[in-house]
Amino acid sequence: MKLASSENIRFIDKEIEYKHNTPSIVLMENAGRSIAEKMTQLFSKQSKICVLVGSGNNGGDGLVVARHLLNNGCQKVHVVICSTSLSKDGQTNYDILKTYRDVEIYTIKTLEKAKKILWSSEVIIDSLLGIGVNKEVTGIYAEIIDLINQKKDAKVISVDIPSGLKACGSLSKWPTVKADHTITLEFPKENMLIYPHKKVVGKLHVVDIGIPKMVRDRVRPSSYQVTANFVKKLLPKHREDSHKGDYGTGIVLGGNTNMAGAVKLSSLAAVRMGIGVLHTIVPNEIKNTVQNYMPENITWAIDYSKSRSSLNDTAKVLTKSDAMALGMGMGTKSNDQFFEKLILSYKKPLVVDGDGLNLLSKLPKGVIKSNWVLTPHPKEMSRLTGLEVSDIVENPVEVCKHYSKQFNCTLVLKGASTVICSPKGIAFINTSGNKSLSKGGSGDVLTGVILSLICAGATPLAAAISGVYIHGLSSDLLLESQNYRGILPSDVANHLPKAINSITQ
Ligand SMILES: NC(=O)C1=CN([C@@H]2O[C@H](COP(=O)(O)OP(=O)(O)OC[C@H]3O[C@@H](n4cnc5c(N)ncnc54)[C@H](OP(=O)(O)O)[C@@H]3O)[C@@H](O)[C@H]2O)[C@H](O)CC1
Ligand SMILES: [K+]
Repeated sequence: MKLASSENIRFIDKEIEYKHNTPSIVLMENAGRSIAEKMTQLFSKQSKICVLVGSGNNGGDGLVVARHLLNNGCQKVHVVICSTSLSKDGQTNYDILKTYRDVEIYTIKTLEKAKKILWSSEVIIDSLLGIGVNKEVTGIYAEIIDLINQKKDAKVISVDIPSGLKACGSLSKWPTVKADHTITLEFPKENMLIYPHKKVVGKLHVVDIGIPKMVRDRVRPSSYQVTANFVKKLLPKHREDSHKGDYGTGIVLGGNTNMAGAVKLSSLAAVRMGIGVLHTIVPNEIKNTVQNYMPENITWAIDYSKSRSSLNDTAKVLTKSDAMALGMGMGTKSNDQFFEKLILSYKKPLVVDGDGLNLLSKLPKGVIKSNWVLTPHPKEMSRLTGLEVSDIVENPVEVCKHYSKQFNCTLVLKGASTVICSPKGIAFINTSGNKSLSKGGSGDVLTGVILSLICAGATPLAAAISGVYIHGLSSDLLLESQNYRGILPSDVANHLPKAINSITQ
């Protein structure tokens, strides 16, 4: 699903106005009416309602909402105009609304009284600022927003976007409405799906405002929401008359003396996702435990400190493989040379995770190839980029877009809302998954999932998008019958076939 930026919305409005000869007030009317209709499902018509109106078209939408709430049978609506001016369409709607009977309108001159009204309201409709917020929120807006956020016993419903939140980009430090519901127009805005911004959106509703399909189709966003339907289309097809060669030969390479678990989990996930043949390459000390973990995988021993002989011993397997997942539990001691030689010589798609990313962060980024998938969490991303972790978690989408282009590869920035970016910087925001994934080992499972999908024929980008979604979905299905605390990464891996079924059947 497309996610819009402010620029995408401005594009739509211009197309409608100039190419389809539609005055802007028509869209405002459609928006206000659709929002009011949705609102009637969210509160009773007897509720004490207060609509807060700002200077732009978001405020204009609020005025249309107030009118349609009255038309729909709400008993009384209080409207507070929090600005000295209104937009052109906002002013027209103000002139219409003031002729209505059951509406009480307050202005800045009567702000103190208006605040009392707000404080006694059961429903607060926030139409102070929309996608046009372009500077720090201060003064009256900040005061009113603080008041809304202090009031815990009212239902707060934001029109289009919680006032103060930007549609895209970094987290703002200024006051922002914390909504219970956000009713957004036509497309969700990028920040609405992603933590930490997501926290202020509440339940998200998307309403239709009558944008023609041909205009919707012309919108070229720089981010998309990952949905089950989309993933279904990306998944490599499996035929009845197939054999193991159709689903590829993959390699999981990593592990260290006391870290056999990571490669076990990646291997388990790769097999559970249907990989044709799996080879696991690990240090000799853990070869037996890895071999004994699963009968389905073929295990090879190496010594990281002897890069030449290790690479020679496994050369045949490496050449035969279709893709490799590298770095899980590998450690970063005495294996720099091995790592560098391996990645320089390996030409097939590579999924780099864990210590592989830490080793990569010491190398020039020119070694990265466009068929690679990097799967960092914010700390690993910080090592790769030199950015502060806080800069990454406060602005994950922009950071991921920027560095996927710079590294020219698929980048999976893991987090509460994982972002996947193509080498061209197009973002795909994942919404599956839950806090049960906040455990050591979850990333290793994800790596195996992505590897398996590449081996079965998905592009590195398609494998990353669908892998992240299915991994999250598997944990969501487990959560239906269990508490998140006890859901293990291995449970998530073992549940992958059910997740695939729920998408494909
Ligand atoms: N296609 C659609 O989706 C439609 C959306 N609609 C609604 O319109 C708004 C966007 O309207 P816009 O007027 O562009 O923007 P805002 O309502 O957000 O307000 C911008 C005005 O507010 C001023 N501003 C910006 N930031 C601040 C701030 N921090 N403090 C105070 N004032 C601020 C800004 O003024 P400047 O002159 O200072 O730049 C603007 O006047 C969208 O969100 C929808 O709700 C349409 O109704 C239908 C089509
Ligand atoms: K708003």
